[in-house]
Amino acid sequence: MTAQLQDTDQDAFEAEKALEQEYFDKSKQAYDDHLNDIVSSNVSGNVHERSSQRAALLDRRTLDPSEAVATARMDLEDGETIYLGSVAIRDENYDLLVAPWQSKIGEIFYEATHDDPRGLARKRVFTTTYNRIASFNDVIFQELSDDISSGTFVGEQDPLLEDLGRGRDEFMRDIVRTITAAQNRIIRAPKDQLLVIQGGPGTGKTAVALHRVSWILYNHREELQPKDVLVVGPNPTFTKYIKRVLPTLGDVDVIQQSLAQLLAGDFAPRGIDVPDVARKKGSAKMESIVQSALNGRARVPADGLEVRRTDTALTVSVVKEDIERLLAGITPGLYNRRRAQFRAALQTFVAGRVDAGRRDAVPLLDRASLDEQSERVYPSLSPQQFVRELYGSKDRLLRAGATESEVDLLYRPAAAKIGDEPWTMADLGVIDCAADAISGTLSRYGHIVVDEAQDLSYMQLRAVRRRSQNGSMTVVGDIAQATSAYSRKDWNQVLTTLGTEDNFTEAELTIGYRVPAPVLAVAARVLATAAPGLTAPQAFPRQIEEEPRWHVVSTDELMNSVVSSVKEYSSRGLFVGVVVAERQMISVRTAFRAAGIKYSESADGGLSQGINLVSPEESKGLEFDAVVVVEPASILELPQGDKLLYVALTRTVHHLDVVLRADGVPAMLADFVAPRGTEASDAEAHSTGGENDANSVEAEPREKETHAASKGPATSSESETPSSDDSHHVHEASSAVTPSDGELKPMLERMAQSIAQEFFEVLREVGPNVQQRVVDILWDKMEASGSDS
Ligand SMILES: Nc1ncnc2c1ncn2[C@@H]1O[C@H](COP(=O)(O)OP(=O)(O)OP(=O)(O)O)[C@@H](O)[C@H]1O
Repeated sequence: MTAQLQDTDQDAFEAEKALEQEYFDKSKQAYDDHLNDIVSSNVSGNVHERSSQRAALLDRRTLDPSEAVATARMDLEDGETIYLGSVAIRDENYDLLVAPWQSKIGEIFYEATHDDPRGLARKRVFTTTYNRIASFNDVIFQELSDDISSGTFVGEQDPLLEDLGRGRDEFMRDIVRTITAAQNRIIRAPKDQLLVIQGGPGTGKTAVALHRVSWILYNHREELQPKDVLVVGPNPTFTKYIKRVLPTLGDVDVIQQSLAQLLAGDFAPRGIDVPDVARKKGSAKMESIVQSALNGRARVPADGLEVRRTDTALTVSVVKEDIERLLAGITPGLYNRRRAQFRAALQTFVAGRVDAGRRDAVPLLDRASLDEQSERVYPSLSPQQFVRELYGSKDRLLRAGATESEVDLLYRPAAAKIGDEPWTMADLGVIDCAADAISGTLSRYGHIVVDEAQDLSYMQLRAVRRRSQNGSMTVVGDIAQATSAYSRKDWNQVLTTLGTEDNFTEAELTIGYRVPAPVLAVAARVLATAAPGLTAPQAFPRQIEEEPRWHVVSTDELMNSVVSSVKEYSSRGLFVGVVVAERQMISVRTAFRAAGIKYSESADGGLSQGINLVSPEESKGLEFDAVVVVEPASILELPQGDKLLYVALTRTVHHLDVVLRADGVPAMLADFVAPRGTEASDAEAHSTGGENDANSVEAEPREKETHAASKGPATSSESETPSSDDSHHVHEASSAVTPSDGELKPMLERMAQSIAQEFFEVLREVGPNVQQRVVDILWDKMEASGSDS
């Protein structure tokens, strides 16, 4: 293309962009006017309260202040143009300016393909900052079809590639612009069923489940409030990681909790069960033990009861046989209801024994005494108290149907105070079962999403099911990542525990969007050992695929090597995850402190934008720009260690470093560590502290051009990754790493991004109008100074 033609194209693009911006501004104005009309006088409270009040008034959907009015546009063959966003926007004549992507019409956008454009001539996807259009990308179906027939097709997924190339941070993002057709069908599956989404790491299960919530809330808004929907994740870090997706889709107030928060509320489980105990506590047998212990909880005092009277010093005696007769009359049901029935029956019985002439005898009975005597038979119980007593008595366990060997597993002497009980995650399922059988009072939800469901026990699944109004649930997970004590080979138990026999669907996602192909190849090898027969996802092809880097070092140099990798990635402004087995956490912490590295720990309940220390178990569901896996051999030693290694290796979006001890290279990784054709002589002996160390060998990293179909430019982080061999060397010395020129630009861009992020955080605190004004001023300034970023 000549320079002149390029200029003409650029001018036409700018002119088109300006027209689009006008439309965005007009739509934003219409939205703000509508918002102001509704809420001008009667909204009060803090930022969050105001935001949810506005959402309620706006059909419960609210445009997140940091989002643009539209993410996409579609041009129909008949010339009509439809803009799609998270929230419906109408002008003063009630004409639709922006249709919600969740609507029926929005579906066409995601389903249209070159061989079935579904009446579309063009799809346009916008890249925006607040309500400002930075650029847009078109798919023109006729051109696409012609290119494909003539063999000149170079790709139709540019926005998706662009999104995959972008840096990550501590919050998951929405994928509205680039939902694939397969994902779209799952998002829009009918609400009233049990939908199980199986998929390997990075196939978009969590993203799909969250967009499905948004779709359900929009399409069932008459029936469901956001607070009627519950999203349950495996731990608080994961919940924090995903919590921004729904608000950016326009859905505030959905309840998002970790399983422990949901079941335990205000007390945190501190104890850990060995797998056999966890399995027993999580089993269906445990449910029957709890039920039967509660059914048999009433006690018949051998000396009977004595109820005091108010009119005399005499008492009314109730002998053992009478108590047994009264108990026999109690109808089965909730413990608290049975308890109330017994209290009433006791009162009637005792009143019948008082000679009160024609008067009512009940006032002659001392109420406190009645309560106290009734309590001796049917004590008031909190679920925790009950479980504590149950575990603390071999006799109770046996009477409830536990076998001798089950008693050995379950018996645990009660702590001095109930607050000191070392409750475990498995106990939460037991306590919840007891709570349900004691009082039955639980909040119920119209739709429930359960993420990482492959790790839940029967008892935990039952706890989730109890909170469902009608079984409408989306259950998300990956059998290959099942690493808890309840690891399962298929979804059958989940289906039977959560669902009804015929009202479920199993859907599968098979394309991996997170993990680069060369990394997935390594993970697939681990999976072949961890779960023979299961397959890793197929990697979505990218323009440049980062090869993993292997650092084989002596034991003494292990931590230096970790520090060095972390420093390198962090100095490039990347979001870094260091996955390390508990056993080595202390060494890593110590090494980081000695090297002056600031880091966060997921165990503290959240991630930070910089460097994060995560255990293999807690890394599940998370992702990072760069992941450093510390000593695979120590991860393999853990229960389900091979699957945990599979999880650890699949957390990266771009870069993976694996640091191994030379004498601890697991057989399943040996081929990669010393790639075929790379003999010790051509692998690089690498200095670890200034001196040569024969044990420190770095397998040559490579960047591979794939034949990814794309006509779009490579993203900055990919296209500018240095290509000189030197740039791949790992600096084992713990001194700061100087980035090469090629790395500097993406690094500065990342820094700018993170400053912008902070800035947006501050902006969130002010009203949307001020926000928009600030963005407008900045934008004008940038345009005036000719900046193209
Ligand atoms: N259609 C899409 N467009 C853009 N990005 C996508 C798309 N689908 C998935 N992704 C990205 O892929 C990454 C992985 O998604 P997600 O976390 O939902 O996968 P997952 O299947 O839940 O993974 P895991 O099993 O590891 O929990 C995310 O960064 C997500 O944004």
